[in-house]
Amino acid sequence: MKHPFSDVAAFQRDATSLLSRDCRDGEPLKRLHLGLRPVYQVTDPDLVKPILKADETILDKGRMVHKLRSVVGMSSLTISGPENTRRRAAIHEQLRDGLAQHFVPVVTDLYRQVWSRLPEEGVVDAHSFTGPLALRVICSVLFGGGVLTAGDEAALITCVKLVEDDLADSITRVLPALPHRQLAKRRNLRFAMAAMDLVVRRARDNASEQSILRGLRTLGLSDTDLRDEILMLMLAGHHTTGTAGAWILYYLAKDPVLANAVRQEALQACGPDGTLDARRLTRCAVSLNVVKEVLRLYPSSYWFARELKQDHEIAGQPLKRGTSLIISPWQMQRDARFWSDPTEFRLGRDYGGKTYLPFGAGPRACIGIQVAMLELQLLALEFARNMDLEIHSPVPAPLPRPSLTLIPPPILVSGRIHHPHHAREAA
Ligand code: HEM
Repeated sequence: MKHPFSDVAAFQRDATSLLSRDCRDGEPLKRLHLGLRPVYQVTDPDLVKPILKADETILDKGRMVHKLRSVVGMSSLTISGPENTRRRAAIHEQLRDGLAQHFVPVVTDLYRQVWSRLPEEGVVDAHSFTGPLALRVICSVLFGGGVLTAGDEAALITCVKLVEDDLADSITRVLPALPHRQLAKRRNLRFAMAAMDLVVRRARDNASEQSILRGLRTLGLSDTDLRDEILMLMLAGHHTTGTAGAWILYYLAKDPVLANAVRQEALQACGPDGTLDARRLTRCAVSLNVVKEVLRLYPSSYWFARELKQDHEIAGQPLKRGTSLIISPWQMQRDARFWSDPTEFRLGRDYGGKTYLPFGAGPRACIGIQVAMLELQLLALEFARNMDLEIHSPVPAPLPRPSLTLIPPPILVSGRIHHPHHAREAA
């Protein structure tokens, strides 16, 4: 009989190892000892979609997500039922038409500002610029390009940084934090919320036609709910893409043949003015597969959970109300039972199976999937087209460090402008 907390230390130290350990055929649910209430990891892919698509009166987001309410309040990540459906619909409606046409010029412009400075900066850690870049991208998706001033953007970046360390701490915390830690947390939160309030109030009336904020405004939310929704979208939508972006640059830097294939594709996708044409992106299969393979090997949301809202039987096992079920894309997408050479980066895999779920599935799947895929594909295309990247850190790179998302190891790269024409443009 194991101690009910016996896996807590291993989970906090290295959750990916714990989640990958002892997943066997014939054992669809693996018991984890993470507290007084039962926790199981779902290791049978046939159970995943039924669990994620189950009625929310049976299975819903649970305690682990409710911990986030102290930071992101009652936003679409932390609420269920009709209000979640209503908010998701408003965001989807806003993203449905013309996302690519509208955001390709805005996002590629942001990327250009970064890659054109890379040669001067020498050797840099890829994540040190893909992280802030992803925040700027999510800001323009939320508010529309050119709505935030540089000061607004800096304030938002500061508040996101302030809250995310606390978030990482609270999601894995089993025992309450020490009083001085709680005090610091409350102080950071108060400051972050005040700064957010200020920016959101200023930006809400200027939000451009194609921004998520326009969609949210139709919902008639209170100022606080609107602020929480925006903070949540910024949190959900930047670390995830920022960390994946660093891995994309790693593969482009370490493999010139791959970089050249993506470059050729980018050149084919350019319009007469030499910039990427949104309508041609669907033909860019290589860059799309680079993104999919990076998200297989490094799924930013490497685990998520559901909780039983009533006693229920799963895989013939009776489970009590309050039981948590953890699903780990990290484990499923690297499991040798389902993938050949699972740790190899290889294009041309089949991503249609039950074990590929970087964005989750069902009614609570990621809202930002189109934004994320577009943003990451554009990163691959823009950097491959314009830069010759070189890697200066160990290859193969060490494994990422599991925290709120998967933090990449230092990926040191340098870059030279690829084409003389572009060198003139950047100068
Ligand atoms: C590579 C990038 C991303 C990955 C891997 C990712 C992954 C995920 C996953 C796995 C979930 C489902 C969690 C669950 O079922 O409990 C999720 C939910 C969510 N994601 Fe993402 N995400 C990414 C980018 C984004 C972006 C860019 C946005 C915002 C535009 C976003 C907003 C959200 C929101 C709001 C939810 C909660 C949806 C709900 O509970 O109804 N994500 N994401």
